Amino acid sequence: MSVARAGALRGTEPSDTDDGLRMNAVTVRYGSTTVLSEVDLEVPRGEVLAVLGPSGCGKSTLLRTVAGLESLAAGEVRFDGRDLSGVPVHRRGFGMVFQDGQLFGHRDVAGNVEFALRMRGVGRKRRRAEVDRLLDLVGLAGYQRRRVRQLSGGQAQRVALARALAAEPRMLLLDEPLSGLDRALRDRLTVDLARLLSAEDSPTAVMVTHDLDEAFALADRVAVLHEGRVLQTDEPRRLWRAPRNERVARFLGCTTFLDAHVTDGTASGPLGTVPTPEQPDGPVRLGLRPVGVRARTGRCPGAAETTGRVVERMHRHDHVRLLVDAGEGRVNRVEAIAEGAEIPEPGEDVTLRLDPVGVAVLSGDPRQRRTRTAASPPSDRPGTPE
Ligand SMILES: Nc1ncnc2c1ncn2[C@@H]1O[C@H](COP(=O)(O)OP(=O)(O)OP(=O)(O)O)[C@@H](O)[C@H]1O
Repeated sequence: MSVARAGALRGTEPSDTDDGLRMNAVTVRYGSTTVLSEVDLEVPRGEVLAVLGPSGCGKSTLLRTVAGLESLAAGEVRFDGRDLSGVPVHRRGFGMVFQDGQLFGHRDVAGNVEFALRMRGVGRKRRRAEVDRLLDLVGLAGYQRRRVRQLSGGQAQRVALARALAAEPRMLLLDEPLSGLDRALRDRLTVDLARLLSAEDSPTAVMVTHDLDEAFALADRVAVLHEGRVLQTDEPRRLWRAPRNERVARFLGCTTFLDAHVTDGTASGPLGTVPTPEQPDGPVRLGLRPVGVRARTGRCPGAAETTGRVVERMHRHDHVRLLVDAGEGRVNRVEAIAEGAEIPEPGEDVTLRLDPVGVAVLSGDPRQRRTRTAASPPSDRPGTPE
């Protein structure tokens, strides 16, 4: 769903200028609890950074810290080279869109957007034209006189966005701007928002979300946050294909991990081979998403493929997910997607093949690629499919 960005490719690498946002070793505590720990982030001007992480990892705190709503225990937040400590929220020039939109209930749609224009001292005539332009931009042309209580969740989010843009912010801070909306509406708004954020003159933006689709569709770069620490910041495609370690990979959907060996751009392991053209020869650790393992009914006589036996089967809306016992000494149980006309039953034999589309190559320091935690199932032994 990703929308191609206008103009030059923005932000595959952080810039070395002082333009935009920089967080240097930012630590934030609530009482004795450290919620953000030495966070380093850089968002060059015009770039969209998505901060992705599970519930409670500190995403909203990070955004509130940039906004000036939390105080720092250590570190610094800078914008365009200026240290923001001591700069109050309303003087930072940042626009915020939070989960519930926070519109003024007593004003109509135009009144909500106009408020920000009035704060900027925009004259009456121009205000009206600006309201029309902004509502058009967020797909709400003609909604000027609608009471905000009569809006759907998605419409209210759009008004909140139009109001934030009306302030001509130096930076947009978006906290799960599309959460609480149903999937179809969310998908539509994601596309709209991606267009808006990728426009030539769009503001620098930081968006926090726990939704992979949202992050990957909207962001130039994605930072993965875990327990208040940034585990990896990368351009979406690279993050997807080369997560630094198992923890990042798990968050990005990998459920099985295995060792393989690369020779001439092909990794060979216990579940077969997969092309890894960018990988030098040598040992490698692979992370497999269910979509990276395809299972077909029956054993192919004479074929050199891997076989296994279906343990569990689960119908999802657009595919059938299997838990397959690939045999002792290989990877034990692996999550796979059924392919072919026949859907294998539990107890049936299947042939497995790796699909590069769902295979990640762990890219970090080899000693740190394995990151077992008490909460995560041990490597090579995925849990039951969700
Ligand atoms: N005002 C507060 N006082 C004490 N602890 C807080 C406060 N606000 C948040 N926390 C705690 O800080 C941690 C991070 O919270 P935060 O809201 O930043 O997480 P999050 O990643 O945005 O979560 P979610 O995705 O569920 O919104 C959580 O453990 C939370 O309970």
